[in-house]
Amino acid sequence: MSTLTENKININVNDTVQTNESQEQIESKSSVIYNTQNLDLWYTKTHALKNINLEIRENEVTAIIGPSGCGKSTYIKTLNRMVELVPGVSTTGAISYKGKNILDKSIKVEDLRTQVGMVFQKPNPFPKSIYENVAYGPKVHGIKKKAILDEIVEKSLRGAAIWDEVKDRLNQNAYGLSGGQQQRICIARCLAIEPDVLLMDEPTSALDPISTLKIEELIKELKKNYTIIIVTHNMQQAARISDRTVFMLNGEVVEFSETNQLFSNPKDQRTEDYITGRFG
Ligand SMILES: Nc1ncnc2c1ncn2[C@@H]1O[C@H](COP(=O)(O)OP(=O)(O)OP(=O)(O)O)[C@@H](O)[C@H]1O
Repeated sequence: MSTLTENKININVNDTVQTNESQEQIESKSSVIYNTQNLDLWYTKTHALKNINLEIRENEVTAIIGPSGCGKSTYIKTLNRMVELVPGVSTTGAISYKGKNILDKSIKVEDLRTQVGMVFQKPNPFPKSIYENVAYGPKVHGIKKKAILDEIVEKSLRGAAIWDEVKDRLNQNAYGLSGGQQQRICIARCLAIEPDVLLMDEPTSALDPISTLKIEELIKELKKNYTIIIVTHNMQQAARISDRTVFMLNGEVVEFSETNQLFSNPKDQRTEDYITGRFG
């Protein structure tokens, strides 16, 4: 196995999450929130996910990396059942979330999505004011009192590290903000419904480096209170912000390890080839 210093893509393992705790200490502290077992998914005839088995832990950042078309977005969209919106999708296997199989049709998708928020590649605020964007979810859930909504809006905007930038213009249209600010408004919109999990599908790929850095800092802060699963094409980003990394290829999980381990000492030759830029 070659060393990473020779490689085209130079991942600085010093960028990975540093901790003084041993792996066993970390594992004993955080419990499994999602347990995916023998998951297969087809888009009509395209076999997009193949026998996925993954345990995702609470209050960690889990990054999903892999080349285009390997199934990253499909997998993350199974975790809030958004993938079902595509006609012709079928699945086998199970995804247990807090002990319940969410693929079971008796699970109400609306309930699941109040616990599992999602942020997309392209910031997608509503064409409404900053305030209304964040208050929207709580209003749908029946909160009407202005004082309570005000409190939720402030708390969510603070949580998304954008309060100071927008507090004096809450009634302005969110479209008037920069892309990076819009993405943080979308994160605030998720936080307003008090989820446990944030799914992020390439949340910084449309952003400039400074906005990307702000979102990465935010993710590190948010993991104190949320479980975060992030799809990223940017391996340096996975190395910087995640605790564990999943490497996918052709619909399969090739390797799932602690991030430091995956980037410094990959177990599978295909992982090494990918992280060293030999393909993808
Ligand atoms: N709506 C869809 N209908 C049919 N096939 C789809 C659909 N979405 C994805 N696929 C197929 O499923 C496979 C996995 O796609 P997916 O978008 O999950 O990959 P990805 O790793 O997220 O790719 P990228 O990095 O390019 O976003 C691909 O073969 C893709 O063509």
